[in-house]
Amino acid sequence: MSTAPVALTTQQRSVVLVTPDADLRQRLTDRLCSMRWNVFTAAGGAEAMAYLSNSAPEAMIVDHWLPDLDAAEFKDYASAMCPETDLLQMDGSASAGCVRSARRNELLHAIREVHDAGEATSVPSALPLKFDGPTWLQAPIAIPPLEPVPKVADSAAFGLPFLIPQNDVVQEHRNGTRPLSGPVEVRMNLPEIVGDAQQMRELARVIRLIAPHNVSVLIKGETGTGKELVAKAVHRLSARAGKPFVVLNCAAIPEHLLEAELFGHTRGAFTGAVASRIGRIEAAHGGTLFLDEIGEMPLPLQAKMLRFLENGEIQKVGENDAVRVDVRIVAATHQPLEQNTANKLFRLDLYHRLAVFPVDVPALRERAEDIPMLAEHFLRRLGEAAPRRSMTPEALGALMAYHWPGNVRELGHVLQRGVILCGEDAVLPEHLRMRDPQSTSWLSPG
Ligand SMILES: Nc1ncnc2c1ncn2[C@@H]1O[C@H](COP(=O)(O)OP(=O)(O)OP(=O)(O)O)[C@@H](O)[C@H]1O
Repeated sequence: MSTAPVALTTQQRSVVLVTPDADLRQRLTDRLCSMRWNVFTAAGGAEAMAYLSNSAPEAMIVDHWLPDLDAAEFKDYASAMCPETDLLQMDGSASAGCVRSARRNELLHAIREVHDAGEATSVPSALPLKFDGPTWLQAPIAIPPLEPVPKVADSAAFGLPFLIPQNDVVQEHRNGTRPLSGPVEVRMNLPEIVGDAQQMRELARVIRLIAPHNVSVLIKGETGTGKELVAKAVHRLSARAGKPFVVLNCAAIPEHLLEAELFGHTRGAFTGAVASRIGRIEAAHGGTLFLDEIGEMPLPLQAKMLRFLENGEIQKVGENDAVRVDVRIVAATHQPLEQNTANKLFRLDLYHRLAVFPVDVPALRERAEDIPMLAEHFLRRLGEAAPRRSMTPEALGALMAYHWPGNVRELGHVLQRGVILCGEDAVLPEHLRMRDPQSTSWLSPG
């Protein structure tokens, strides 16, 4: 499966404001709105990237420090994603090589006014307003008073060796330019991943943080928990969003064909290879390859995969020359891969290479509080094709009481059956048929 690049039209009078400083964000937003700008605010780079994957603003104002991404790296991503967007730094200077919005002066006025209004209470800054326009902009920008820097929530819960700038970066701000103030409000939910349980909010936060980094991700979780949705979200929130998202389920392809499927093959490379074909890795060039059920990959192929991850080169089956490809690997497994490495079923070196960022997706029974929201989501979706059905509290109670071995996928199927069985009524407990995984019979709470 691949995603065609999307050409976005630049939205006039829309500006994205990216700063972790809640107070500055609010003041600048108020000013820009009063000047008839549509303002989208983001507390960090990942949140802004999510917005940019669907919209191209006329301009963007970016702080010189972001809590989740290196600001310079973020600006590179942003200009690659939205080449028609005028990129301004918070000090009023423009990023090198960016287009110039016809209304850049309006934005600079707003920055300056907010600066002036905040000056009385602020600490003078060494940060100059570099701008090749009117001289009134050649003053230092307002600096909010120094406040304790909010600590980004502990990532150790997810076992992630995050590259989150913390104390050392804070120190740099204390010594140098503008300090942080106000809470870091990174919006948590992702539209495609339904769930508001604490684990899901944490999952969404982790996805936003890791997506922009060009590293491999290993998604772990039981079947039907939404691992593919997570992989898609990582892709969508990355700078690769406009490039292909290719899926390969390692368990779905016979072992002897998997290598050719991954790396491609030349004509006549093996019986049945009537024409040369590119593999999924090459098809994902520039984008992301999602390797589902990576635990099923045979050991000899694991060695080849490792080589690709190390040197970025692939060799088609039957071909001597290697070609370079630029692909981000996101893998998923429901198996205990770490355990499998101990049993020599999975290569330890490949495991470490893939699990730069391990992400755990919780089972549905561990977050039963999300079941009403998910049920609502599925009933709404099912209602797009047929009249929408409601559900009685008793039916919802039955859903809450079940242990969901097939997780969210199973919930979707149970509701699909329920909607069919209930005819024109509301879904009742007797319409809910859960499958007993230990037998071939159906469980019905009714
Ligand atoms: N949080 C969620 N919100 C909405 N839909 C979800 C969620 N989690 C899973 N789903 C839906 O459940 C189904 C299964 O999800 P998905 O294929 O991503 O699971 P998976 O973990 O990759 O499963 P498997 O391990 O069997 O491949 C899909 O239809 C998906 O849209």
